[in-house]
Amino acid sequence: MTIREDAFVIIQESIKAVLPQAAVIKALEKKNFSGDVTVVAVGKAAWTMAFAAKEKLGDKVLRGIIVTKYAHSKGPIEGFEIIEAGHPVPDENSVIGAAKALELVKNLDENDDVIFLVSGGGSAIFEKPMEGIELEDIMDITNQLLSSGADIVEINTIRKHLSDVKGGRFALHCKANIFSVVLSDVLGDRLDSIASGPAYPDSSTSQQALEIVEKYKLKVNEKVLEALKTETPKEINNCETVITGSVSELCSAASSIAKSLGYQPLLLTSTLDCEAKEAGRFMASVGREIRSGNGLATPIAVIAGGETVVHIRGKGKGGRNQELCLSAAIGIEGLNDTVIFSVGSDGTDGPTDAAGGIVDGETASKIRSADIQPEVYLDNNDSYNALKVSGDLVITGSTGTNVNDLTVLLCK
Ligand SMILES: O=C(O)[C@H](O)CO
Repeated sequence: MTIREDAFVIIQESIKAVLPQAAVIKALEKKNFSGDVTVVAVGKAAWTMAFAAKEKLGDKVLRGIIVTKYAHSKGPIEGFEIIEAGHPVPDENSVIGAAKALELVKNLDENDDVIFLVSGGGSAIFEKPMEGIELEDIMDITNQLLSSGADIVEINTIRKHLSDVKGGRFALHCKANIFSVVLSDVLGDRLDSIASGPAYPDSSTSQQALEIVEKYKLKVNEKVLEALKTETPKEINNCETVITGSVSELCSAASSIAKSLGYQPLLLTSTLDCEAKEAGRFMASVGREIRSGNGLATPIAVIAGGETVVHIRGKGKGGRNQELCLSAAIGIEGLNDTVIFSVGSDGTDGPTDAAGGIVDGETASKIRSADIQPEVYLDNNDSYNALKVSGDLVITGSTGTNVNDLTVLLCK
């Protein structure tokens, strides 16, 4: 197999290893639901998680709702209503989805059980603005945050203070017992940040929210400022939470698959969270060291998992994984038998149809031969269009899971 073929096997098989079905079923097996249950599934992996719950509990599922991203539903599931909504910026459907979920649980009491299936993406997909706040306010501040370089904990601190279903508030609307099964796409598995913790006590404070506004010079109106000053719930008594999967599992899967393909796996980190293009430069520099013969012995797979950030300065199209790859392509230009890929496990990287990219020693020169300077495209945050020219986008479609990103350097 070629080194690129190896890379694609690692991508496919690692993502397969973190599909949430088996983990959801295992989590539900540990619970004994005496009566019927209501299922609310929210996030990019909502459909897959709901499907697993239905498979496990069958007719015990009285009713359910799935609120997921556009094009993330894989078809009807008996008893479930499915709403697809905006991501990474919420839209009208995010509000409709949350309203329907609240309607579903409204009349339940402490004798009832709700299974709440939570995955990343939920912050945008599932929304009920706080009283006095308009959806447009949330859309505007989300856009500002997404291009500011703020990390997900900071972004969600703001989101939680403006929403009536985030930061534990969904649980406050529901009087039933909530069993929450959470697929983590947040480094360190911070439960109050994953999908903005709709059913988890919030550890962020108004003070922090105001500091984030200051730090990133966000433009906010009076009403938003007022809402940010209101504290989120710090105690939730009707919810039990379990985590089913995270980026660590994605990295371990990548390690074992790389090993089975003959590479010595080296797991560098599962908490990569720096600027995407710096991560790309770093991975490229490791590749150059290995190729110089002074570094680690080959074949080797250097693995990093996490979620990088991008300070958007340009007007191009891309995502953090593609930006990492374009930067890496410049760094490994001319090297043989060296490949770097970076993909989002959910199959979407930024507002593009790509999961990420895969680059090698020829990528940068292929881009240059189309009269495009990769450095200029990188500065314009236009990694999508540069990698499209070299044929180095990775397109998987929605994968059914969401546990952050996988970056791997392969040297054969
Ligand atoms: O939805 C979100 O907030 C992010 O994906 C993190 O979970």
